[in-house]
Amino acid sequence: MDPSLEPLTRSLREAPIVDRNGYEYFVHGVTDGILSVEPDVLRAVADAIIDRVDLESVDRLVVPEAMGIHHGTALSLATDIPFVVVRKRSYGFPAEVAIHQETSYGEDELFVNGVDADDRVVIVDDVLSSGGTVDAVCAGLETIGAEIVDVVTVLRRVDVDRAADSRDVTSVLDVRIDDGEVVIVD
Ligand SMILES: O=P(O)(O)OC[C@H]1O[C@H](OP(=O)(O)OP(=O)(O)O)[C@H](O)[C@@H]1O
Ligand SMILES: Nc1ncnc2[nH]cnc12
Repeated sequence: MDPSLEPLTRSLREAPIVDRNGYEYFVHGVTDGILSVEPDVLRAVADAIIDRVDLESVDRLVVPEAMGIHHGTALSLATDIPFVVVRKRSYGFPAEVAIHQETSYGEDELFVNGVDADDRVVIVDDVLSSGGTVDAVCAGLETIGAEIVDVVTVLRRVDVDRAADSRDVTSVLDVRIDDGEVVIVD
């Protein structure tokens, strides 16, 4: 394990777990913006993404609102690659693409703006759970005609079922919840 990820792994093991409609949901700065977002963790996450993903000739990072935003920001500052946020509100622009997001515990409408056909993009989000969010964003980007170079999430849950055709991702850490605690999977 990369020693710079130690503050992330330590704090994940201490993360409180809450119940969201029967779904075990951990609460951590990287995934929720609370209880605190630590600068050393944000930097280590951005560095780990740079190690794992080929960002050469990527035009744009695409980050779903809300919890992709701080990781997209840190990565953008470290790489000078601009980013766009997939918003939960419509702006009514002619080229806007609406997508329907279903997560493990809820659903929403998302709206893609600011991505052009043939843009080479990397999607950045905090966590992969059911894969519903990533799959919806990929579908929206395919409608636009963008090239999805990679999809990266800080955490990938290995204890949640995903559809057989769900897009796999590059992750910084794989995790599961066991006996009320987050466990890091090597
Ligand atoms: O793999 P999935 O089951 O789709 O779950 C992952 C998504 O769930 C969370 O977003 P959510 O829309 O709940 O809210 P937030 O980012 O606004 O907190 C998270 O930020 C991911 O985008
Ligand atoms: N904060 C979180 N904890 C656990 N599972 C999640 N899925 C999406 N967000 C999550």
